[in-house]
Amino acid sequence: MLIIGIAGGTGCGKTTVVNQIINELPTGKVTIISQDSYYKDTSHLTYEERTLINFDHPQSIDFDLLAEHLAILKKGQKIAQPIYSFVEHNRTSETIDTYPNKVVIVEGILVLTHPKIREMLDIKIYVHADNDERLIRRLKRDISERGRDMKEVLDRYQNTLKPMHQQFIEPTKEFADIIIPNNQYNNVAINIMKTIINERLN
Ligand SMILES: Nc1ncnc2c1ncn2[C@@H]1O[C@H](COP(=O)(O)OP(=O)(O)O)[C@@H](O)[C@H]1O
Ligand SMILES: Nc1ccn([C@@H]2O[C@H](COP(=O)(O)O)[C@@H](O)[C@H]2O)c(=O)n1
Repeated sequence: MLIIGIAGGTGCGKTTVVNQIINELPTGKVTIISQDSYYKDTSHLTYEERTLINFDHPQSIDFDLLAEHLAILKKGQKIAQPIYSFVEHNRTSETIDTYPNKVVIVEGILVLTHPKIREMLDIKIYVHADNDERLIRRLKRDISERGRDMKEVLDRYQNTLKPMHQQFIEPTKEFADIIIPNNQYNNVAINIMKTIINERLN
């Protein structure tokens, strides 16, 4: 099993890169794990309390469960991947059965911050886009897809996104085997990734 980790700041294009990599493959050929699925269960908090969580700090992620799930997939068994709601700021009560494959991709802002997860990754990728570009993308995406308004995104950017990016995310670039520049769509990098993955699948 080849486990590829894809990190990078919010809005850099991780999800888009993953979709570009797998879009020509038959469905289910590559296992996709999103770090967002592993936000800690915060059902004991009210909605108001959940809005105050720092979602860009490594402590917001249940890395133990993520590591356990990767280990189970490595053993060839399926996992029940949690499903996260950005609108509720919480895990839903649903999970999705996720099956092992020859290639597994784990993507998320913080996946390279955790030593145990890094150890489990065969290829570590960091997707880079400039801060202003990421903020513009995040604003547009969170308003259209995640039920946010401009004030929410900008307040969160100033209070947590920017400082957490500088403290925890950007420094993980040094752990990356490959850095993908993604201010523009980077078809060359996508094709290189596709070649690596196809070699494993064939
Ligand atoms: N290279 C790119 N150029 C322009 N827009 C992009 C690019 N990559 C992604 N986007 C857009 O930016 C937004 C955030 O991308 P996404 O893949 O969700 O980022 P991430 O998963 O890193 O937070 C999406 O609306 C996506 O369509
Ligand atoms: N309830 C939540 C949980 C997380 N976020 C933000 O999501 C970002 C990570 O996801 P990307 O797809 O952008 O990589 C992270 O920056 C969190 O601030 C949120 O807004 N609400």
